[in-house]
Amino acid sequence: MQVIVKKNPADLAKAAADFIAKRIKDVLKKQDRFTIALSGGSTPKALHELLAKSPYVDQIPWLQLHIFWGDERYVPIDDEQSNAGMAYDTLLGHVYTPESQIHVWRTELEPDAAAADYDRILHEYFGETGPTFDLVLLGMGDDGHTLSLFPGTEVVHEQTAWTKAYFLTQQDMYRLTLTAPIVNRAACVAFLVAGPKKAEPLKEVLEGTYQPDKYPSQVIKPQDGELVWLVDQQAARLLSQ
Ligand SMILES: O=C1O[C@H](COP(=O)(O)O)[C@@H](O)[C@H](O)[C@H]1O
Repeated sequence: MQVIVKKNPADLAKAAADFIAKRIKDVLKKQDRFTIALSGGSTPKALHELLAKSPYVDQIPWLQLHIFWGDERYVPIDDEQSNAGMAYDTLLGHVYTPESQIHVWRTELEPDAAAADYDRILHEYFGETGPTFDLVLLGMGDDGHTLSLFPGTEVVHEQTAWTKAYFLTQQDMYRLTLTAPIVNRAACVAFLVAGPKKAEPLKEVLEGTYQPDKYPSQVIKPQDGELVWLVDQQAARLLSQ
């Protein structure tokens, strides 16, 4: 595992953009497509906006990208809470990845049907052995959640299903998510974490005892892939090194 600390959110977004651009370039030397799962929330917005601009917009071969989401809020895509909607506004609406290569969670379906639809998409795309994303981008909430794996929810421990829909009582909203075993098959998982509210959960996730019910981000442990934490100084301030 690697922890990369940057001075502020702007430097963090730049480091993440450089990391992603290099990763895409290196992987595309060996294969002709790059699969990436995006996250939602507020942290990736600055990263997306950078990727949509020079020099990244010209460096990245957008036609070879195949884009997925690790999780989604059960809202229409034009709702301000939609992870996919945010990605279209900040990135995908400004680059040239074909729509057929962008795989959104279909929140117009019933929650269980939307999860089943995403499971079907993953099976069709990756086959029966399961997804092996080239890169999964994740965030971590102030409460230690990642994806839509929230503290105290059963889905944190899901080992069989690839996707899940469930009602998140504390947000009065359905959530749609990939499960940990699927994300842990990725070649690389990169967390992007910024801000003072993340300091305590980050310390616990990285240096505390294993308590996944309290800090679900702890269940992300790629089997054979790389795990990288890109964090800003405010989030890193309680880390011992
Ligand atoms: O609800 C969500 O939150 C997490 C963390 O978001 P952040 O704004 O605190 O960075 C995000 O990773 C996830 O995709 C999203 O659905």
